[in-house]
Amino acid sequence: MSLHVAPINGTHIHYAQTGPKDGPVLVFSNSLGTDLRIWDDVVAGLSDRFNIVTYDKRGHGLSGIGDAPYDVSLHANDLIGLLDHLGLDQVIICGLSVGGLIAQKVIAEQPKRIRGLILCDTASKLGDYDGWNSRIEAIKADGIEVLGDAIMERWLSPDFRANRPLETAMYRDMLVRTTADGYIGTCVALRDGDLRDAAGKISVPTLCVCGSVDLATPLDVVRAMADMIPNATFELIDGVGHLPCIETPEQLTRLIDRFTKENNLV
Ligand SMILES: O=C(O)CC1=CCC(=O)O1
Repeated sequence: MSLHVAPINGTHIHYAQTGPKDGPVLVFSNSLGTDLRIWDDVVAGLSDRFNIVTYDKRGHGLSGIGDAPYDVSLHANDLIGLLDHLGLDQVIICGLSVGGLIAQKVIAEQPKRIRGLILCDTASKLGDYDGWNSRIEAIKADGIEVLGDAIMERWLSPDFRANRPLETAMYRDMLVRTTADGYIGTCVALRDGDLRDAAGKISVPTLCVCGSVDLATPLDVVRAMADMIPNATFELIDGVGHLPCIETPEQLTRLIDRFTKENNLV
């Protein structure tokens, strides 16, 4: 995959596209503090049949920061702008954590454009106001670095951290190299974002996935979201934390494969 960039809503959005251009479109939207590389192993398992788009939301990876802080609408409008830029009309979105919130906002704004949703380790409202404010204040005072170890405990299972220390260090670097403005900007979007009223209106096939040891969006939170969405199924991935695309990409790939086949999306 080579580097691509698009001018979107006053900043630049870095994206990658792979797979057959006439295949069903599958777009991946990232979690807080990560960039598009977290999807690499999932993309490798699906790119023979899907036209796949990954991107860095503003303030993350190689995308511009723009005017921070953000709200969920702006992140969703960036994704809509990227789809417009690429001329993609009918898409499936797989959103992880805040990426799942963004996906829910996109379908609320443009329901006819979305064929299916995969909502991975996410909710319609993530965390609480005071929790996000504490994180924002800690980063303003001391930088993201001070939270690096604590956030790895939220992202990755104890097994992964014990058995794959080098990769854990690498993902920690991905996190702490995120700009403070971009990271805090998205924390504000998470703090203020609430799509619980919209969940009941989602009418496309939806797969909700959660790692069984996810500390950031625990399984009861993800299951509660699934219960609010009329056409949703819920799948638990055993022994995995907040980022199944990193810990067990083959299992997530299998779930996406089965879901898209069973719902005639591929
Ligand atoms: O950093 C975390 O706590 C995990 C997380 C919450 C929202 C998101 O996108 O990632």
